[in-house]
Amino acid sequence: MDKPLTPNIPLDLESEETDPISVHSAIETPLRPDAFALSDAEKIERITFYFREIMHTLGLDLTDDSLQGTPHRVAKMYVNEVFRGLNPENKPHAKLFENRYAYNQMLVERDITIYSYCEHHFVPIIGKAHVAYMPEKNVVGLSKLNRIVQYFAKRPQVQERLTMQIADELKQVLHTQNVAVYIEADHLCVMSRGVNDVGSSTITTEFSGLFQEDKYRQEFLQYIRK
Ligand SMILES: Nc1nc2c(ncn2[C@@H]2O[C@H](COP(=O)(O)OP(=O)(O)OP(=O)(O)O)[C@@H](O)[C@H]2O)c(=O)[nH]1
Ligand SMILES: [Zn+2]
Repeated sequence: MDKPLTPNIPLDLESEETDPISVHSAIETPLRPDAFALSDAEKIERITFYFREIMHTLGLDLTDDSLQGTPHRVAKMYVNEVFRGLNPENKPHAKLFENRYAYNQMLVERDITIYSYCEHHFVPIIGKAHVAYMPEKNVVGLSKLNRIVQYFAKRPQVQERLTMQIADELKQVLHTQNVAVYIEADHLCVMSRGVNDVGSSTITTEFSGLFQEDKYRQEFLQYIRK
C-alpha cells in the first residue's frame, strides 16, 4: 500500500480529549469546544484527505475516473449539506408575527420530511415529523417550522435527541411551552444491515405544556393520523 500522506491541517489531539458531558446539557449534540476552529473550507480539505484514506484502505483504485472525485464529494456533502445543522450559524431565523387575531387553537404542521443520519453508523434516517403549537402572543411563519425540523435533522443524530432538540427550539422561538413533536422514521442501520429488518419503524414524541393533557394530545394525534 502507498505510504499515507498527512493532511495540511494537523489534528489537535489535546482537544480530542475534552469530555463533552462536562460542557453540554443532555439534549445538546456533543460538540467539542473548538468545533468551529476550522473554517468550512478547511474541514472539507481535511475530510477529503481522510475519506481518501478510507477508500484507499478498502483497496479502491482512486485513479478510476468515477472514484477520483468521491473523497471531495463526500467532504462537501458532509460539511455543506447533510451535517450543516451542526453549525449554529446555519440555524434558521424564525420571524415572529404578533398574534393579532388571537388564534388560540392548535396549529399542526404535519408530514415534514426528515433526512437525518444515524450517529452510530452514519447512514440515513428517513421519516416524517409532525409538530404543533398553541400560540400565545406570537405566531410564526409556517415554513419556519419545517426549517427548524430540517436544521436539527442535518446532524448525526439519535431520534430521541432530534425530537427533544426540535421541541426545545420551538418552545424558545415561540415563547410558549405548548408544543408537540412526533417523529416516525426508518433507520437504514436497522433496515439495510445488522438486524436487516425492513418492516419496523421508530416513533418518538415530546408533549409539553397543554399537550400533556389528554384532550389536546388526542386532538393532535387525530390530526396526524392517516
Ligand atoms: N436509541 C437509539 N438507538 C439507535 C438509533 N439509531 C440507531 N440506533 C441503535 O444504535 C445501536 C448501536 O448499537 P451497537 O451494538 O453498538 O451497534 P451494532 O453492533 O452495529 O448493532 P446492530 O445494529 O444491532 O448490528 C443499534 O442498536 C442501533 O439500532 C436511534 O435513533 N436511537
Ligand atoms: Zn445506526
